[in-house]
Amino acid sequence: MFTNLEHLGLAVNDLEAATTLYTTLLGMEPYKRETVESEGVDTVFFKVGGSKIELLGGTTPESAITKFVAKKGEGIHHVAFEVSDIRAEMQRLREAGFTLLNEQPKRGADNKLVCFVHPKSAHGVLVELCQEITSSDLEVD
Ligand SMILES: CC[C@@H](C(=O)O)C(=O)SCCNC(=O)CCNC(=O)[C@H](O)C(C)(C)COP(=O)(O)OP(=O)(O)OC[C@H]1O[C@@H](n2cnc3c(N)ncnc32)[C@H](O)[C@@H]1OP(=O)(O)O
Ligand SMILES: [Co+2]
Repeated sequence: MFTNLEHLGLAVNDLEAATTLYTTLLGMEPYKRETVESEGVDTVFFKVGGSKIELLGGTTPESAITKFVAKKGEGIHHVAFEVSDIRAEMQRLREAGFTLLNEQPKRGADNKLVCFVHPKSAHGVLVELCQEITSSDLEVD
């Protein structure tokens, strides 16, 4: 089940400048910064009500964020939903014909397992599914 709009991922060119600006815009400090090497990103998180803003800066030329900013410019990169059972939702979406970008859930930022749905199968929007990591997920890559 989809339970919440977990975060909006914003791709930015200069993460420090964007963090300063969003701190002013939202009137709050970020609650977390995290590097996710497997995705080639640095992240900065703000909590807004029951949801979050995830600022993303690319750290490698191969990073999805580096490529996105070079091709499309800065802006909304993905929409992330909290789900109660990520494996069940991945199976449901596969059966419904969506193209998933990972076969198994993988580790994202902020203690989540994540999976991405290709923007070509979601009307041009990159969709991320997120589920909180629990002790039973510790063996996941
Ligand atoms: C921090 C961890 C995690 C979290 O916990 O929250 C994250 O959020 S990590 C975020 C970064 N990681 C990812 O985005 C992983 C999933 N993305 C991908 O696998 C790729 O980016 C992609 C979506 C498969 C695209 O890669 P690729 O095919 O190599 O790039 P192209 O530039 O050739 O794009 C092909 C096609 O798709 C369009 N596109 C690309 N990105 C997006 C996007 N974010 N939203 C909408 N459309 C997108 C791109 O414009 C191309 O379209 P055409 O030109 O029409 O072919
Ligand atoms: Co994200």
